[in-house]
Amino acid sequence: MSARRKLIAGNWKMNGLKADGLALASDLAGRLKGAGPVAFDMLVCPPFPLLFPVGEAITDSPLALGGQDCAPKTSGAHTGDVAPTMLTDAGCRYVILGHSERRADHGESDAVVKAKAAAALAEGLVAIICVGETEAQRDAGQADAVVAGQLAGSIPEGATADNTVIAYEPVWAIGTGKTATPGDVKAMHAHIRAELDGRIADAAKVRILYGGSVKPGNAAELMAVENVDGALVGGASLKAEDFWGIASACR
Ligand SMILES: O=C[C@H](O)COP(=O)(O)O
Repeated sequence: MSARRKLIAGNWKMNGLKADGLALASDLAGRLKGAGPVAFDMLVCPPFPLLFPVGEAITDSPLALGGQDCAPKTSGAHTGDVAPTMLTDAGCRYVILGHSERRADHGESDAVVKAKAAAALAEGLVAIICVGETEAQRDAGQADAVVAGQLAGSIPEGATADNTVIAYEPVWAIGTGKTATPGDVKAMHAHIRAELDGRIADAAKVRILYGGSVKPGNAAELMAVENVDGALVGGASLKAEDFWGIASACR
């Protein structure tokens, strides 16, 4: 049994309006309250405009709140950006950084992700730093090197097991219904754990999440894999029943 408590994180991406978000978060908070002691931490990461209402709705719940990105600055003339301080003001404890959709859609480099993570840690947020290879990179046998490079370039100084979580998300498995095999996940998570050694304090205690088409039907198998310390869930986090089903697979 791992000493690392599992984290089940829902990335709502650009989905849902206020009423949807409130209903989903309230449903999950109610389930958590009714379940008593559970074997996982649960997190929801709504779009920015929903952070304040959702945060207020779950104030008295163990359900945690996170942002999907943050700026590497604390304030100023940065139109469209959201500062880490604004996330904590809304009640966030976590922030997802370097998601492959941010890297692809907004050209975020490892250096940008590192700067954002440094700003997040300075604000007391837990940074969930995402890494993962494309299908072409995997087919070319480059997956391990790509992920090692992303880790080396994206983790800021001062990262510890308490303030940093790594999410391994093979790009080809995101929203596609394709999932990495348990064997592939085991190998990559072991590789990530080894790469963290010397790069982050208490590397053995860092939580490494798997993401990519996680569903209630495959969660138990994936969550049982060595060095898999939870899941970063996209599509299946938008339905309380499915997200709860994934979390319930944690032992
Ligand atoms: O952040 C979540 C991941 O991109 C996974 O998304 P997905 O569960 O829809 O495949």
